[in-house]
Amino acid sequence: MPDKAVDDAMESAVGAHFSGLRLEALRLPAPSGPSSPSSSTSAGAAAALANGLAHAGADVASPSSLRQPFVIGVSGGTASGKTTVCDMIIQQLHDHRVVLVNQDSFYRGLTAEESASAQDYNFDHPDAFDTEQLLECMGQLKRALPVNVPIYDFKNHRRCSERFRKVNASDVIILEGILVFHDQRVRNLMDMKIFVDTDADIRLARRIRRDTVERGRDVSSVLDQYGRFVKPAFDDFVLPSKKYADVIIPRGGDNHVAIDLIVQHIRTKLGMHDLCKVFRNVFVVQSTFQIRGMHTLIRDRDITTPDFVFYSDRLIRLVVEHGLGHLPFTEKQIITPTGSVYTGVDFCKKLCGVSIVRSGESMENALRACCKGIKIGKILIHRVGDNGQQLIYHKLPMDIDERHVLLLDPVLGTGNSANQAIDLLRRKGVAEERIIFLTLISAPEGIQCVCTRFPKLKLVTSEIDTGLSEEFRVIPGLGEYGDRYFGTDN
Ligand SMILES: Nc1ncnc2c1ncn2[C@@H]1O[C@H](COP(=O)(O)OP(=O)(O)O)[C@@H](O)[C@H]1O
Ligand SMILES: Nc1ccn([C@@H]2O[C@H](COP(=O)(O)O)[C@@H](O)[C@H]2O)c(=O)n1
Ligand SMILES: [Mg+2]
Repeated sequence: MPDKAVDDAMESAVGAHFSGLRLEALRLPAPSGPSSPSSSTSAGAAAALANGLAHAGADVASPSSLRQPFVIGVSGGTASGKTTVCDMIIQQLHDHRVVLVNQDSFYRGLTAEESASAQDYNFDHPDAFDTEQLLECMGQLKRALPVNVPIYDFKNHRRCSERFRKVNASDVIILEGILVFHDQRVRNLMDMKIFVDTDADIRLARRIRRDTVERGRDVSSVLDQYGRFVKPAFDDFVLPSKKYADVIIPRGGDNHVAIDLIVQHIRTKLGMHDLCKVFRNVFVVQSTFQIRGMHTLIRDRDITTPDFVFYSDRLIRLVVEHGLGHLPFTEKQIITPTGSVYTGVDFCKKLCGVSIVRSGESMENALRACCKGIKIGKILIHRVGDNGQQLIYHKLPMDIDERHVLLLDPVLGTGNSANQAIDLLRRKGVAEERIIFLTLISAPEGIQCVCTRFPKLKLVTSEIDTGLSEEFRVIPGLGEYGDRYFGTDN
């Protein structure tokens, strides 16, 4: 493994795994009152982030060392289906790492005087938007900070002064609006530009319907606005910006093929965690909202012990099932009740679990639930004194050298205990490639430590965290796992 690749992956993994969770875990102050996106919330977030990152290591203290999110711009004429297409992309992706920002949110609110003659206001001219604020907001998101995006009311042409939409930093940001390709500074933020190209007659028909149904207009005012402002501005600003597009989607939301292709592309960009690209023996359980939700619960310091145990057990079972999927199999044919032959596989029989005491014992139930009658050994690593010396006690199956071993420890921090345990297994004759190390959360430092030393074992985890604090605690982490699971934390 080239050292440079490891260093790069460690740097980006420690500093830049864009999970909203990291920010949540730093317990951001709640949004406070109407303000621009750079308001107190963001300042608090910045402080919290800097504070949290300082704990995570020198490399991550500077926001500039964070990996940049992938920004997709979506433009097109009014009612071309931009918002619809973005909603479809987000629905299909079904991934919490994607957020949508609408240029509409940055419409300047009209003054009382302007409101009185709103029919004469040109909402399709670039000056109708507060582009500076949009840039500031996007800059914050690119620096992995959450923002409060204004909420715009099309009926009275004003921003809701009381309410904001909180947008968390994410791996993918979709920015949509009629003029998002107009300003070069906004364009420069984008890694991919999509233009939604829908026939003008269809757009006008949709606009009439939408504006009369949703935006409190009558047909005659829509037609008047369209002729005076919307169409001329489309010809002057929107259409000329089409040349910047990387992808043009004819027919908007009706074009399922184009949307599928874009979704595939974003999925590739979201890709794997950087550490999985470097360490081929690391496997992260595919994230879903269920998994994310369970992590949110067990990481919450206020959760009750029964709930902590319940959701931990659910997550552990997923990790165990994933780990079992890495065992070798043999083909097996059976006869079904319909008399048909079904060609399937037979489970690997020679396996055992080994828990690293004490927290690893919390994973035993899930393992037993998945593998009936499985033998489970134990390893206790006891630190003696301050000189780093460690005593190891163990109780392992006699024939462990003939088995595949599922090594259990819910939190991989520095990797020191794991390495001690794996060393012991190796001394007992277990082949490295027969060890599957199962953890709930892992620090990048621990992954590097274990996977560099034992490149042939497999490490399965459900989330990779930001890093280690100065006290070697996983950040954001979930505290003392064993104490929380066994209810001895108070
Ligand atoms: N493919 C489609 N077929 C029918 N109606 C559509 C389609 N795409 C969008 N619409 C409707 O047209 C209107 C404008 O679509 P929207 O996505 O809001 O466009 P934009 O954001 O580009 O202005 C909305 O009322 C929406 O429900
Ligand atoms: N108060 C406002 C603000 C904007 N508009 C129109 O909205 C269009 C942009 O939104 P799309 O979803 O259609 O892209 C733009 O064409 C403005 O004319 C408005 O009517 N009233
Ligand atoms: Mg829209």
